[in-house]
Amino acid sequence: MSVEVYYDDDADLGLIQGKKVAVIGYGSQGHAHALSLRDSGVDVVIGLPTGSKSRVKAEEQGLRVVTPAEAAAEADVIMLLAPDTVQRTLYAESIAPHLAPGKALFFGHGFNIRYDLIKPPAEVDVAMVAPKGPGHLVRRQYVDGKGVPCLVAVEQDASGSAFALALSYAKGIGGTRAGAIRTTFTEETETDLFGEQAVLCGGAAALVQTGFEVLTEAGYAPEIAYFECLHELKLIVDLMYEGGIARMRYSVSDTAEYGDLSRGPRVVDARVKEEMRKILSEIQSGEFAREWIAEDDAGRPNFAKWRAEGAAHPIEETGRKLRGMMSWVDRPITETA
Ligand SMILES: NC(=O)C1=CN([C@@H]2O[C@H](COP(=O)(O)OP(=O)(O)OC[C@H]3O[C@@H](n4cnc5c(N)ncnc54)[C@H](OP(=O)(O)O)[C@@H]3O)[C@@H](O)[C@H]2O)C=CC1
Ligand SMILES: CC[C@](O)(C(C)=O)C(=O)O
Ligand SMILES: [Mg+2]
Ligand SMILES: [Mg+2]
Repeated sequence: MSVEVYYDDDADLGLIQGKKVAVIGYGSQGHAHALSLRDSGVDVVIGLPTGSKSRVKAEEQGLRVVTPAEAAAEADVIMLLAPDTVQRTLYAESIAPHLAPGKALFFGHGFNIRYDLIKPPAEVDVAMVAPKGPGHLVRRQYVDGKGVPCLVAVEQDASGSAFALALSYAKGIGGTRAGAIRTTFTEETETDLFGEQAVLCGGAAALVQTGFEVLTEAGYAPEIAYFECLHELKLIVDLMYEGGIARMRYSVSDTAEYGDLSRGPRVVDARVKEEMRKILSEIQSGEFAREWIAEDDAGRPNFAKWRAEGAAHPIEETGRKLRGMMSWVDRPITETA
């Protein structure tokens, strides 16, 4: 492998067990990190604003909750798991005043460091432990004795042991059970943004919606279109997940495979690839980050409009009805733990 991968035997859990960890934020990632660290024998405190909706949940799950400033003041390791857009203000107001030599500032995604929105002082360690999966899966895997692979990176090594500490943290959330890959803040941030925009979230959602539109506009039943363009996608992705695209092609019929090989490249053609390159260059230049921060500062007008349009797409109503027939997949959108 061209990357360095670290497993449980390479990580010393004792390092993070010897520190007090403040997990700032208790959402998708925050709850998974905090509960798993606690179950790994780490002293954890949660930092949330007094009015935060997440406070009750963290307290119900047996964790001590204080304000972000109080948590930062008492902790040795401060893990920022508040939304990326909130982090720069949160850092300036509540974290920076409590940083001191010997402390470490950790991130679950490199956005704020990569785009210079947070500039920590030179005497603290700055590292990242970024699970490559949603927080609820991170927690579920940990509870099952497994783990989600994660990326580990060091931006600033003031102590000389920042990487070992980050690896120890990764072990505490189950990451080294599956494997922790060493990377940089730049590589993690740029590839994460590209993946979610062009392929995983943006690309996949647009592909599914467009396929559904083509079938229903041609007069086919929305229910049938839903099965063909959304429901079965999971079955196909599961096969890719288990054994790559080759495994999926082995498992589907020859008719499907011939259609895939001959038609797929017409859907995702040279123009789409060129657009993906453009998206990557907007990420690399910082154009996307500037646009997103400005959108957030302006109260997210486009975000709200596009989110509402997506929620009103006919595929959602069809899906709600059909999932009502499938007890095993009917999960509320906002399910958290
Ligand atoms: N979602 C994921 O699975 C992944 C996320 N990441 C990264 O992890 C980080 C966290 O993302 P995610 O878990 O999705 O976030 P969520 O939106 O799920 O949760 C954010 C949490 O932060 C809290 N919060 C909001 N404002 C503040 C504040 N000012 N101070 C302290 N806490 C605050 C929220 O509380 P409230 O309830 O009050 O809103 C909530 O508990 C981001 O850097 C993200 O890029 C990385 C990999 C995957
Ligand atoms: C794919 C989306 C993600 O990057 C993730 C779960 O890894 C995110 O930012 O939520
Ligand atoms: Mg990601
Ligand atoms: Mg992401």
